[in-house]
Amino acid sequence: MTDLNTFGIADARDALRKGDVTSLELTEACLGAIETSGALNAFVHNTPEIARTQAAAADARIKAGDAPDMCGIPLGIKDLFCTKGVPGQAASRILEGFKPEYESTITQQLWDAGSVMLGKLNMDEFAMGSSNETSVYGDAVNPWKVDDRKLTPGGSSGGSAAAVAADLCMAATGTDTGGSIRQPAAFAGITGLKPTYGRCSRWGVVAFASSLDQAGPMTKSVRDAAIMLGAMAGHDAKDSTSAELAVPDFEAALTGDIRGKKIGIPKEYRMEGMPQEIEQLWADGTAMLKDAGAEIVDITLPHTKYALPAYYVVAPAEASSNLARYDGVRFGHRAKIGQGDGITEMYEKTRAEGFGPEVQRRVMIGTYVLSAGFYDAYYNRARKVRSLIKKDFEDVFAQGVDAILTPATPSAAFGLGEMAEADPVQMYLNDVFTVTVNLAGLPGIAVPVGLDKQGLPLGLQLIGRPWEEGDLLNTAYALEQAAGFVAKPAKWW
Ligand SMILES: NC(=O)C[C@H](N)C(=O)O
Repeated sequence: MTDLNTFGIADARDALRKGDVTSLELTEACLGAIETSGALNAFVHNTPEIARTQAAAADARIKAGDAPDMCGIPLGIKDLFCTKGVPGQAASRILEGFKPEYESTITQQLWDAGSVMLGKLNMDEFAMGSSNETSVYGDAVNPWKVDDRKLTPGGSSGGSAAAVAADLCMAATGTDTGGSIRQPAAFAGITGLKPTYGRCSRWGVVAFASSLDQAGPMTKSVRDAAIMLGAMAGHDAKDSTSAELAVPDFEAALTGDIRGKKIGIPKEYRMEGMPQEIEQLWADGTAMLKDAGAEIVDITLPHTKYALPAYYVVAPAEASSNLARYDGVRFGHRAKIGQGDGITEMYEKTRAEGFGPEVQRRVMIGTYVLSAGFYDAYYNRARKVRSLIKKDFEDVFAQGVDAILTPATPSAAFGLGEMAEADPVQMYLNDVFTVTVNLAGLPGIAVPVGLDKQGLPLGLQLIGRPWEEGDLLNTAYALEQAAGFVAKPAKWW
């Protein structure tokens, strides 16, 4: 029998229902895999007792014939989600020792559906980064490797991507503010879906940039993403931006039939200096969708080139406001203060010690662009650009385009340490294909489509109409079927 931890959600669900396996067996297989995965530094806090208790309860539910799709499925949870009584620190020193007193709506929904929590997953500090190198826990490592070069699993949901790709869990939660689900998914050869803004509740998910943050599933297949989104989505009165919409059966949308669908190829995403293999992958993906019966159309999204600068104004602005709450008074780290120090010194020292350099950079940028003298020049301008980017997409969808195909990342996974030391803008360039989706609030999915010359996974991104994740997932499913990506990293850890 195959190792049980290699199962995805759909396989596990079907096997559980048939009585071929128990949730306890699946859970033990994952816990065993996690135990020997230290070199990946993906799980940063394990919860085996909770997992076993939840698995036993799931088995009883399955036996009783009352099992939702996600029942008995062992999951990893990004450290950004509050999980009651279980340490969570958004990979930041400033939240050292923090044990949330409440559960995020999304994780609560997953537990209500019978899923099993294996533990918390590594990430960039406060989700700021594209390589998982800003984490207080240290780098997460990509299970894919070339020679002895250790690679980043991407970020900020780097631990989630590494854990799913290495079969430490059946799926994981991620969050995506500017690409944090899709970029690591592409780097690790898995599927990552950022839903429409408002599809999933943000309540209990540590806030980075509230108008952009959206949680989503990171899975081993498109079908798994459809199933897991069904359990994560839904209206929540505790999040005023969550949409009052019914949650459709996303899995039922996976017919694989995309005949007559219009797929847009935006010319502005053909960036200067784009590596030949990314260009080739994009062309291959286009051909696959065409062969499956879709109509390919050239489109223009004229404001694309302003997206990255607009994102790196809006996101830090919101972050500087959200992170003001970490002041050493209510929770987490508090610096030791000297004689004669007052409350201001306590704040200053706490924040200087508690936040890493990237978070400090964002707080400073955010404070600057919101300051009285610069607000119009930067923040207001970025907001206007954001509206234009949204309108670009609206125009294209109004012309009948159903989905847009682009590369997910400008390169394959890069080496740990290779980019972190460079100019931070180099790191920000990783988000060039993904931030537009967040600025426009649209759903986007990364699907593994091929390998580069070195044998590393490469992904493509599909962008859909708002609230039409089912349709988007179906197009992604057709692409997945055509690409037939089955490669797995060789186990070295
Ligand atoms: N949070 C994200 O979506 C990642 C993005 N690279 C950022 O650093 O803002």
